[in-house]
This record gives sequence, C-alpha cells and structure tokens, in this order.
Amino acid sequence: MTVPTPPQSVTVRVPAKVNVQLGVGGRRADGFHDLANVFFAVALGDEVTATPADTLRITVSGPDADQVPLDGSNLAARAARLLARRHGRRPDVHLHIAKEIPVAGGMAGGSADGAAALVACDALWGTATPFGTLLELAAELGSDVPFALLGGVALGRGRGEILEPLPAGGTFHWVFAVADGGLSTPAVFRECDRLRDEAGTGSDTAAVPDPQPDPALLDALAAGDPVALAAALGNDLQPAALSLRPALADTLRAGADGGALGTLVSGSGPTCAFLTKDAESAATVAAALTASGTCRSVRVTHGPVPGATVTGRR
Ligand SMILES: C[C@](O)(CO)[C@H](O)COP(=O)(O)OP(=O)(O)OC[C@H]1O[C@@H](n2ccc(N)nc2=O)[C@H](O)[C@@H]1O
Ligand SMILES: Nc1ncnc2c1ncn2[C@@H]1O[C@H](COP(=O)(O)OP(=O)(O)OP(=O)(O)O)[C@@H](O)[C@H]1O
Repeated sequence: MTVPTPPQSVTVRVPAKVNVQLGVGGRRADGFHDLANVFFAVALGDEVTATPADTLRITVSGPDADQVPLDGSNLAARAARLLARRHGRRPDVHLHIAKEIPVAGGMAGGSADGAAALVACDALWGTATPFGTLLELAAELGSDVPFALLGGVALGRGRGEILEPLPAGGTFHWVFAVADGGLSTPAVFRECDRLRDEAGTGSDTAAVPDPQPDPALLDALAAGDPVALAAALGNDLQPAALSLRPALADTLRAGADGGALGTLVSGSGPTCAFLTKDAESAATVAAALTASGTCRSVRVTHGPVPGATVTGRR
C-alpha cells in the first residue's frame, strides 16, 4: 500500500460577501444583535496559501496589504491556532494572503481569510476535519466566518452564524465602490443602537422586533431576477454607516445615476454595492462611479460563487 505524500503547499480561494438583506434585531445581553442576514458570495476574493514552516507566520500582498495585521490577531493566524489545538498539534505554518478584498470594507475580508486558513491548514496537515466541525470552529472565530466556508447564498440567523443555504436561480452582476479608509463593525452596530435610542424606539431585544427574511427577496434570488432583487435590497446598518460617513450618500447617488438597478451599503460599510442588469451594464455603472470621483476604486464582479475552495496543491 502506498502512503500519500503530504502536500508541500495548499492554496485556497475564498469569496467576499455582500448582504442583500441585513435585518438587525435588538442588542442582546451579550452585546451581539440577532440578524436576518441574507449573505451572497461574490467572485471578488482572496487567496490563502499554506506551506510548512518552523513557526506560525503571516505575509500579505495586495493593494491594502499595509492595513492587515501580521501578528497573532490576524484571523488567518487565529484560525490556524484553533484548528491545530483541535488536533493536538503545533500551528507551524506559513500563511500567505493574496488580498483583493477591501480591508474593513464590510465585505468580510478578515473572515474570508479565517475560513480559507481553516481549509488550507486542514488539507496541508491531512487532518480531514468534518465540514460540520469546520463550521463550529469558524463560528468561534467570528459571525461572518461560517458563511465564507459555505459560499453561495445563505440565510444567517442568530448573530449570522446559523446558516441555511438558499437557492439562487442565476448569475447576478455587481459593482463595488471601495471607500478611502474603513469602518469598524462594532462602531457601526453601536451607531445603529444610538440612532434607535435617539428616535425613541429603543435598541434592545425587548424594543426591536425580531428581523425576518423578506419573502420577495428570497423569490427574486431563486428566480435569478435582478430587477426584483434590486427592489428588495435592504440593510438596517445603512443609516448608521451613512451617519458615520455621510459622503457615502454621494457614492450611492452616483451609482444610481449611472444606471444601477439597486444600491446599498455592503454590510457595515463603507464599501457600496450596486446591482446591475447584466455584465455590460456593470461596466457602464463602474465607469460612471470612476468618473464621479466619489470613491477610491471600483470593482466589477458577479456571483453567487462557492465558499473557501482548494484551488492548488503542490
Ligand atoms: C455586519 C456583518 O458583516 C454582516 O454580515 C456581520 O454581522 C459582522 O460580522 P463579524 O465582522 O464577523 O463580527 P464579529 O467579529 O462576530 O463581531 C464584531 C462585533 O460586531 C458586533 N456584532 C457582530 C455581529 C452581530 N450579529 N451583532 C453585533 O453586534 C459586536 O459588537 C461584535 O463584538
Ligand atoms: N486577514 C485579515 N484581513 C483583513 N483584516 C484583518 C485580518 N485579520 C484581522 N483583521 C483586522 O480586522 C479588521 C476588520 O477587517 P475586515 O476586512 O475583516 O473588515 P470587514 O470586511 O468590515 O468585516 P465584516 O464585513 O466581517 O464586518 C481590520 O481592520 C484588521 O485590523
């Protein structure tokens, strides 16, 4: 019997997400918010390559590389440590992140790298962790990490970590406008609470009704209908992101004027997302956004695409 040789390196591709619906409930006793979170994975993504090393080491390349921590706080490093501990081994791995997802942009870039590191280390170390266990480890790392493993389109309940895959009937075309500088996710949730308190509605679970997925949005996804999906897009964090970064209103307007079917802030922002009719229309909207001067850069992409997937093994 031949014993398979362990790989010398494993590369994993992982998608960014946009939340086509982000219903935010009241603040729970643990500080988190219950969500009706419809995640959508887009082709814009990062690549994480794992190779054996004497000690855990992170390197990063790409346009935002200088904003990514290289120490133990990096979500990819935390993922490697968590998986190693589960299997009683040392996290002796070099993880290189080829970063395309905007940092602190509301597209779950760090979460994506955490999910990719779980999959890459599992393949490199031959630990054959069941997918259900990877999902549990992912939820320990952060609310958005399980979805980066799953990909496609899914409803996230709880703080976003309890996932139910949803059907999607076709490819949707998106444009993303990347802002200068990021927004902190906890700060945006705090601002959402503050705005609710200021409006007199209250911000805890007793005051805010449980958010529910919008049936019209789920039908539009299943039917692959971009016009119906555009009409149903919604993000309860958008007022908070706009309150912290009022200039985002100009970006959203520029995309709408440029012909987008629907516009919204992606997750906690500040990246803005534009749903378009087709690939040609996406190029037109991208050109209008670039010409408007209301954002740092513009990315054209599509989805849904699969979650963290091994794309290379040497
Ligand atoms: C805004 C979203 O990106 C939408 O998908 C997510 O809800 C955020 O997910 P994430 O970045 O993985 O967030 P975590 O790392 O789990 O939590 C960071 C912080 O965001 C806030 N947070 C996050 C998720 C949630 N359901 N309620 C919250 O209030 C909490 O202050 C928490 O301490
Ligand atoms: N691998 C990573 N890539 C990017 N940022 C990371 C990573 N690991 C840790 N971080 C830290 O996380 C912070 C948030 O970055 P991230 O790109 O995940 O934000 P985000 O996309 O807004 O998150 P989300 O959409 O999940 O709320 C960064 O400012 C950075 O300090």
